[in-house]
Amino acid sequence: MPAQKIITQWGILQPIHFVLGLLIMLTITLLLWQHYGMNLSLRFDPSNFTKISASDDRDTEGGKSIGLLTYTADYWRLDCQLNEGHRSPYCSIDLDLSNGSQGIDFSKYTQITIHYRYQDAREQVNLVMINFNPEYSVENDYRSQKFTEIYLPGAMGWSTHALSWRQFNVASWWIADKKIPPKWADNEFSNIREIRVATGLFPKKTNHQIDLAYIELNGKWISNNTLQLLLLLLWGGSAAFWLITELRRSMQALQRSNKQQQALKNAQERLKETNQLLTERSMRDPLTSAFNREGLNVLLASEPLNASLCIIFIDIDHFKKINDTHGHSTGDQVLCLLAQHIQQQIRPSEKLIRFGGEEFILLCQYSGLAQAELLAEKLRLWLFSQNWPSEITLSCSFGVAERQTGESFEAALHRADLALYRAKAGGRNRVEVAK
Ligand SMILES: Nc1nc2c(ncn2[C@@H]2O[C@H](COP(=O)(O)OP(=O)(O)OP(=O)(O)O)[C@@H](O)[C@H]2O)c(=O)[nH]1
Repeated sequence: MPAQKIITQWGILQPIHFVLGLLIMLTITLLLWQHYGMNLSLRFDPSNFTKISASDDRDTEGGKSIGLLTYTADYWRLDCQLNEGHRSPYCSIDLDLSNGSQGIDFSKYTQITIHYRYQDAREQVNLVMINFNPEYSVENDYRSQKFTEIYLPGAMGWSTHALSWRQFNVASWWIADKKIPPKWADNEFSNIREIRVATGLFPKKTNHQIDLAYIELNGKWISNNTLQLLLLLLWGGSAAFWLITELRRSMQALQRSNKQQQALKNAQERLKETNQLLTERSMRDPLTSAFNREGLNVLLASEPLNASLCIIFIDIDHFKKINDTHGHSTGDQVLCLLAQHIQQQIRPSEKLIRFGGEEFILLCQYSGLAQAELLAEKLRLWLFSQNWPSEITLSCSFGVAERQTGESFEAALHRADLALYRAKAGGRNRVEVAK
């Protein structure tokens, strides 16, 4: 595969893929490391440990047994003569682990291995962990410490036992003697001050010999449970972090999208308004603001065909003379004012259209000419009574027509125009109604 193509394919990977890959690799590495490495060990043998002694049952309860400890480079040897006297005669090898009042925390180790030799297969070796806990132990009272033990078989040759803490039991004599409540009657290895390797219960003979080569503790820096918890936290934490990041990213994207949508909506609104304004302007006469012919067409197009409609044609009398006498701009002013005066007098439903130079049309949705004629008359009087620039006396003539059923607008307009013509011919400043 060409290098370029491989690079392009890597490009589809996102940071989450790399993080996921890293987490998987970290998890596998930790699991393998914990399984094959992370070893924690502590060994007691004649080459590295000297705080060791023999003890026996003398000095307590009339004991007469005699224990003697010697050692070689490879092992410690306990020679023991068990004599009648103590209720349970014994000799032991004692490994003193205390450092001041502090012992060793054995609970971080998962396994204890003992390598020993007992010259008689019928006997048992008693391996005891002695734990100090101020909850039930008192300084200078040796037997107030917790005795947790296991009995191992004697063997003619060397034998090795690898033991877990679950195989140990708290000595029943200790619970009974010290009246220990159940909550303290469980195995405990957090502060071991002494390991004792002793002769077993019910010995069969008098002379015994126990050789102890070593005791070794093994464990892991990180226990299985701790590692599982650690991995759970690592994965859980990463997942939570990823979820929060994704959530925040989605929310930001949503906010951005909302903003863009809002901006688009605003732009659309503005465009619509501009469009409306332009349409409105294109329908209006710039001088008088009345509708123009384009506006008239739009108004008629939106009008139902058979709706009743009256047309009032309005024409200024002798407007040419006003222009000629007072100038074109005064004429413009008059046109403007005229439109304003008419707009003041009509309803919103009545529409004023500048039809040509000084000609205006008023569209009214009346049925019946009488009402339209009334309006035309009212307007005539109103306009005639207004003050005009340059003290002009201004009058208008009106032609009124009602669109008949089936009649076109143009035909009705023509009739209104004829009526207007009659008003002009009849002396101006008057209203004429189309026949
Ligand atoms: N100032 C101005 N004058 C205009 C405008 N449009 C048309 N006119 C003038 O309006 C006048 C119309 O004159 P005529 O058609 O003879 O009508 P009239 O003088 O009003 O006479 P009658 O209608 O018969 O009473 C012309 O002089 C046009 O130049 C405009 O926009 N502004």
